Amino acid sequence: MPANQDNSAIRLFGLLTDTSSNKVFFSTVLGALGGIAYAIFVPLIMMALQPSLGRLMQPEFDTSYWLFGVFEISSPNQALFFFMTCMLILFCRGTSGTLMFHVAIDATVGLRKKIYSRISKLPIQTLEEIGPSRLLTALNNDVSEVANGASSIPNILVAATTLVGMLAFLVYLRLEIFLFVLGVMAFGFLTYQIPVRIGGRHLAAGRNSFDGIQEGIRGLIYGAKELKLNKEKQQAFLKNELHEVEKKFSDSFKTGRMFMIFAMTYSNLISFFTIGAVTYVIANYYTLTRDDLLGSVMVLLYILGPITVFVNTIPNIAIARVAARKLNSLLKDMTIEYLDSKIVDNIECHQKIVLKNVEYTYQAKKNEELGFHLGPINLTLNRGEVAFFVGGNGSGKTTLGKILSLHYIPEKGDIYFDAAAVTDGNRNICRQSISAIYSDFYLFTELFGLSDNELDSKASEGLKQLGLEGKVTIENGKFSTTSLSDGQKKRLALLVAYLEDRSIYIFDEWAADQDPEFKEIFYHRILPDLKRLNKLVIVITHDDRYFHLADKLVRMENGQEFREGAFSTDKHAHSPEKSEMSPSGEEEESVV
Ligand SMILES: Nc1ncnc2c1ncn2[C@@H]1O[C@H](COP(=O)(O)OP(=O)(O)OP(=O)(O)O)[C@@H](O)[C@H]1O
Repeated sequence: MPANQDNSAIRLFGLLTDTSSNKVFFSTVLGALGGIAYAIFVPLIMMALQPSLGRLMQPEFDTSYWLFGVFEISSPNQALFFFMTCMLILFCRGTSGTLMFHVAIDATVGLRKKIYSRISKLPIQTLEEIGPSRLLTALNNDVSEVANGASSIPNILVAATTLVGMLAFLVYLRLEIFLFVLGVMAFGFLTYQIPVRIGGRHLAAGRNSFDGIQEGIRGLIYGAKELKLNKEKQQAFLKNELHEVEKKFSDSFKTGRMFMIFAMTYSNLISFFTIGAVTYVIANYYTLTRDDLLGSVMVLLYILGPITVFVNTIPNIAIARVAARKLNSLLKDMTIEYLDSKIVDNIECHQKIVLKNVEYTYQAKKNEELGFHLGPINLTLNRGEVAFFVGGNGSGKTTLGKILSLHYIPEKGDIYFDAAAVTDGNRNICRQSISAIYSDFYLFTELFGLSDNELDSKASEGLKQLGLEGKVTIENGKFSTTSLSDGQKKRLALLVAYLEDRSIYIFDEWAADQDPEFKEIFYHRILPDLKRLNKLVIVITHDDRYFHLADKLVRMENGQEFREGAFSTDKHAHSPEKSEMSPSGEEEESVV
């Protein structure tokens, strides 16, 4: 999808025409044709009832047709025309509705795909700032509201066609009545806007509280264990975070809908008022004949149909406009990462990764006094080296890790892969050299992006060596389960990272929830194995028992690199055992 289309605002009707302009065109034309045919009904019936009105079509006197010799059909030509009109309406409206339904579904899917694509192009820090609640509400709620509202726009066009047809018939009957009706309709339309606008404002307020509800639901699900153990906490949470927001939502929506219903009733009332005024006042004023009066009242009654469609559709469009505004504001916040797809140089980190004067800041949030500033950091990390990032909680280790894994883009300074600076043009390619397991890692149930004939056997071997044999199996690159203990999940994540065979590995407190035996295996076997495979291994850790195993110790304190030390690991390195588990096939040694 081109970038400009990616960034374009969502406009209701544009959403449909962008999805399939042909279908929208045919749907509207067929709908309008159906509307015209619908408008022909009244004149047809009136001609049958009051032949004196038939100034355009010759009335059929004294002709009839016997159907099956049982049913007498009067005015057979007109009856046939009536029947054909019914069939035309059936065809036009059915086809038009089906086409528009298809376009609405395609538009919904297209909009969701657009948001998927935008999410995957978001810088991680923006994704973290926006948060899952806003994104989920947009995908689950706003997208369908927008498509739903947009797809009802053609209904308005169709109703308008019928309305124009009926009004034209009114002109044919009596110009004075037409002018009166037009005047009342204009007044009605203008005054109708007042409740619609007030209602729209309340609906928008209701939609705004919906983000809060999503956030509350997340707390309810993810915090279920904490809430179960504390009744007061659970009740206070339910009251403050869900019930109150739900009340705000329902109050706003009820008020919004009430104004919309009032607007609908008001529009019907205006129509009936018009019929009453024509019958009791205008008829006398213009001394209408009985035929003209009957004809006019019939048209006015019939006009109620398209007017009802019109006013019933307006709330949907009002809701859709609110949702579109929300989506547009979200898309505006979703500044996508600039990645120059033209640059295809395969940049690899052959020797080292260098940080020069790198700085990064988390901006202070609403209720915080200060944000967090990291750097300036100057650091060189080499392939075939195990570097430990150590330091107190909140000192900036993970932040530095995310800068090195190119998830966070530094605001100042440069990162080099060997001699090549990481830029917007090559950042994505550079990322392909890195595998990272952070504390909030996500375990996919399938080995996406890996296609090796021996993938299953390599993975099975890895599962065995990681103590997951009997717990998890793999078939066609799919794990049988990921319902495991936290430590086991991390082992599985390690296996995935290993199979990806990258040059740089970052483990953020990977060993924290491993048992002592596996901690030993991690520090004494896995890390040396990766080192032997000439990987650069960055380990964020608090395990001071193992600090001596690092080739390089990077101590962080309050966002600053405190000290850079070097240790020899030779005397500590564990003698590796032979294994077939090697992702590249170049090395014989296994990491586990
Ligand atoms: N997504 C974020 N938005 C804003 N501030 C953040 C964010 N993540 C971390 N911080 C702030 O940055 C600081 C450094 O966090 P970081 O996670 O890098 O520390 P750490 O050294 O890895 O800590 P720990 O050992 O507890 O994992 C913290 O004080 C925290 O308040």
